[in-house]
Amino acid sequence: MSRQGLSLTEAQLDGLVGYLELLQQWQRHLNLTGLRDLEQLIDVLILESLDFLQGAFLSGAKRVLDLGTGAGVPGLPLAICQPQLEMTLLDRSQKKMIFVRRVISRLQLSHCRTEIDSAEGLSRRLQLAPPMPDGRFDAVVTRGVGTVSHLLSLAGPLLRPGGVLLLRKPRQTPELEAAAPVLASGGWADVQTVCLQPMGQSPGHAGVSWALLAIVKPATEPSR
Ligand SMILES: C[S@@+](CC[C@H](N)C(=O)[O-])C[C@H]1O[C@@H](n2cnc3c(N)ncnc32)[C@H](O)[C@@H]1O
Repeated sequence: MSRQGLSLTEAQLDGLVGYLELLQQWQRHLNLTGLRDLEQLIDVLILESLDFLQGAFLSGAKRVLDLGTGAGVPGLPLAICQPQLEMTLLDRSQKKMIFVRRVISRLQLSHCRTEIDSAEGLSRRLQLAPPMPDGRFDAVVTRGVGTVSHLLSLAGPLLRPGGVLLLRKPRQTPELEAAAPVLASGGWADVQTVCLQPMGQSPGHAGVSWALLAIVKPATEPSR
């Protein structure tokens, strides 16, 4: 774990190992990931998830949403290593969420909850029957789900004012330029970029430099 400068407790390391073991067991029944090699599983599912801690954007966050979590990435490794976070794992795939629920139950991650729904569906539910207090999130983390523009439109209604959207993207992604009109019209703050250490193991990603993008939602918004 020296790559991220993180120091993890034995219990947290056990949790990460337990997650990978469950993933390998369930992989036989559900096609959860295309990755087979243990080294790749560690690099892509664990270390790339922990990249979301770079820049300390989550340090002030409590309620975090993993949008399109799939097999639990990045939300489960983050929740295992940062148990102070209240992590909600969202995916519209029931099959994947059955696995995520099993991990939560087996690893006793009582600070995690799940939503089998689309991001759009969860937004609608929060708007129609807003819980008291505000049920929106301090941070949305997401990986492998869509373009920056698309993610701004999905995450915007789910974030509280001043909340942050965190994305892991190639450093020179053209998606940022394409998202400029959405960023400007939504009054989003400038994109902060943290360059990530090269991984070298991700299949198809050789030679690509990656960055964590942090985009803060405006602190004020039109009345809902
Ligand atoms: C390529 S997978 C990535 C999964 C995981 N985040 C990862 O990095 O391995 C994309 C996932 O996002 C989910 N997804 C895509 N659009 C979504 C939406 N609008 N609402 C909820 N889930 C969505 C899909 O069901 C799928 O499981």
